[in-house]
Amino acid sequence: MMAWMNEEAWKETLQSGYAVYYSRSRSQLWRKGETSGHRQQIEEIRVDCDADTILLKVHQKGAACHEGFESCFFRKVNAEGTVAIADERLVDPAQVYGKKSS
Ligand SMILES: N=c1c2ncn([C@@H]3O[C@H](COP(=O)(O)OP(=O)(O)OP(=O)(O)O)[C@@H](O)[C@H]3O)c2ncn1[C@@H]1O[C@H](COP(=O)(O)O)[C@@H](O)[C@H]1O
Repeated sequence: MMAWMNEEAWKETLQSGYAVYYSRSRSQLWRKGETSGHRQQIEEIRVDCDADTILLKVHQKGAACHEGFESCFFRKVNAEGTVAIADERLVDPAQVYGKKSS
């Protein structure tokens, strides 16, 4: 998945050992898994060459994606440019999030 952090999210991630993001659409700190239970325990943190992108390697409980897939990158683009689902859905989002799945 790809998500944003602000300074508060970054500090809490380091302090807690679990992934914490900042949701721009919800304008609030986002402790991943707070609703779903699908928390992300940090295993390793890397930063890119110009230190503006962070890669979290995590132990993922359940599914990272709120659509029920292990990863948010569950669609594949083929050579013709069409898009198809390439992975299996692990969980039913309605069961995990109720009506609030987006
Ligand atoms: N759980 C997710 C979730 N998991 C992965 N993602 C991906 O993370 C991206 C960023 O999420 P947001 O929309 O909150 O973040 P944003 O800062 O507004 O960024 P953009 O939407 O502009 O990308 C989304 O585009 C999704 O691809 C999720 N986006 C939203 N949720 C919602 O987050 C809530 C809490 O979920 P849990 O943390 O799993 O309990 C629930 O209401 C979920 O529906």
